[in-house]
Amino acid sequence: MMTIKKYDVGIIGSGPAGLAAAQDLKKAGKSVVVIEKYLWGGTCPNYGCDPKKLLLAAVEAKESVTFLADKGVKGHNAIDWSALMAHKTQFTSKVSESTLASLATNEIDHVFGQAQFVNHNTVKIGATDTTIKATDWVIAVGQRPAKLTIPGADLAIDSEAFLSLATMPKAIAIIGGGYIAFEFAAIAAGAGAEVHLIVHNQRPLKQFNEELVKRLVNALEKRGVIIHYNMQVSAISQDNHDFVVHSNQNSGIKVGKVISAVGRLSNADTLALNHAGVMYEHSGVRVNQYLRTTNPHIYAVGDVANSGVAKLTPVGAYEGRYVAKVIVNAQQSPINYPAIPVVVYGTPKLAQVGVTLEQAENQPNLTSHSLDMTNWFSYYRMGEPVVHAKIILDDAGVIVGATVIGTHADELINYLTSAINQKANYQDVTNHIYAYPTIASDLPYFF
Ligand SMILES: Cc1cc2nc3c(=O)[nH]c(=O)nc-3n(C[C@H](O)[C@H](O)[C@H](O)COP(=O)(O)OP(=O)(O)OC[C@H]3O[C@@H](n4cnc5c(N)ncnc54)[C@H](O)[C@@H]3O)c2cc1C
Ligand SMILES: NC(=O)c1ccc[n+]([C@@H]2O[C@H](COP(=O)([O-])OP(=O)(O)OC[C@H]3O[C@@H](n4cnc5c(N)ncnc54)[C@H](O)[C@@H]3O)[C@@H](O)[C@H]2O)c1
Repeated sequence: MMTIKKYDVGIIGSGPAGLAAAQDLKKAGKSVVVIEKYLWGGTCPNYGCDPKKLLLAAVEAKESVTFLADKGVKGHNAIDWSALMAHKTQFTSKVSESTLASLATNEIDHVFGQAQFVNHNTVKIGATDTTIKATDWVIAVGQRPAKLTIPGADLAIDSEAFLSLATMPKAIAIIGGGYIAFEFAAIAAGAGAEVHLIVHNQRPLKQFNEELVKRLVNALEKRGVIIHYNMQVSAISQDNHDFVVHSNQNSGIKVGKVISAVGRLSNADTLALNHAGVMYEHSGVRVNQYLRTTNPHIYAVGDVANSGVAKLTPVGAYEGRYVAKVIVNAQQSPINYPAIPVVVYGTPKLAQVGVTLEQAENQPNLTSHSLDMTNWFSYYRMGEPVVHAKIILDDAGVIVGATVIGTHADELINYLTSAINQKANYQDVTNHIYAYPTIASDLPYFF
């Protein structure tokens, strides 16, 4: 028998973007249903940001001991990968359950299964007879890993599988030169693997400042990561329990695992959007400045939306909250994004916000200065070998952009992001009392 349910708003996808919209729409008095086909909570807490940073914690703990090895800390330290993985799984295994509990507490309905549009306001759930009608829909279905199109591509594992590896092989190859490739290289090298990072051009992390990327590359090379530039992978083959990466450069790299980290693809093509009059392209669902799709009652948020900004958890949540306001008519202005900080969680971390150095070069009212902070007290005391910042100021002394490398670059970039959003200059920053000595109490020295 066919079940038809009706709601004010239906949300497809239970990641950070969909959940943020759901919570705010419910608070505004709407009846809401969230549909999820896989793990409740989406990519970030189950097989993205959170497990990745959890694994990194052990690598960083090991590193900080190494930094102080001849400065008062004695003893051997090593990573027990299976214990670390158990710690990770203990966290991730509870995410779906706690997400569902939070939906129940907030009286938001949920339906498990793959959603597909059957017409402009109706969605069918997988192979079931459940059909959901809603006045408005929010598409928040995210992205999936892109696949290589070479012979043996299926022998490579994706980011989700890497984050659940039962054992860390002696040697691994990571194909890609972006966020995931660098972050996983740091984790695997820290856990003791010989890492081959295979970059198909000569400019990895191309959205980041080239000089600071070189410092990150040098730091990884010092930890034993082997970076192969301009290497075009032509095939992957299996050799007993090992895999061989074939390319234009050598007779093959033999490793225990090959990880593909060559970008992510929009899930827009999985929703039968043609039945609902919603257009999409390769980079996601087409949206206007209100995140409305080509169907005025259907919105798209988060990674799946072709909104032209970085595809990150806090950006998706921001878009989800914005769309909730648009749907309840509490927002009449186009979406306006604050400064968006981006971080590569490597060893060290590389972070960037606001105007880039490359953009500043063509603007005569902007100046930049470069600060080697290795000997600043905050970092000297921890023995950190690579800490550097580049700060961009306008002619009124207001900070407009920053790039930072260091173990605490992720925290520091948030302070600098606040300064940018507040249009703060030297006086504004020195007018605060910061606990000393801390990363924040260094801020006045950035001007
Ligand atoms: C390895 C990795 C590390 C990352 N690290 C960071 C980081 O450190 N910081 C950061 O900000 N971002 C990071 N990201 C990106 C971040 O995870 C995403 O930007 C974020 O999860 C996007 O949220 P979303 O809600 O748009 O999509 P998602 O979190 O991907 O959620 C979409 C949900 O929709 C579901 N779905 C898809 N199709 C359907 C359907 N037809 N019916 C029902 N449900 C469906 C999916 O199963 C999924 O649960 C990382 C990503 C990866 C892969
Ligand atoms: N710290 C973070 O915030 C974080 C971490 C991980 C992922 N993410 C999100 O997930 C997205 C995906 O991450 P990603 O690292 O997979 O993508 P990415 O877009 O950052 O990098 C993909 C890399 O793969 C390379 N590449 C593309 N095709 C290739 C091919 N055929 N052979 C070899 N190399 C190829 C590209 O040149 C690029 O260097 C990011 O863009 C970001 O939105 C964010």
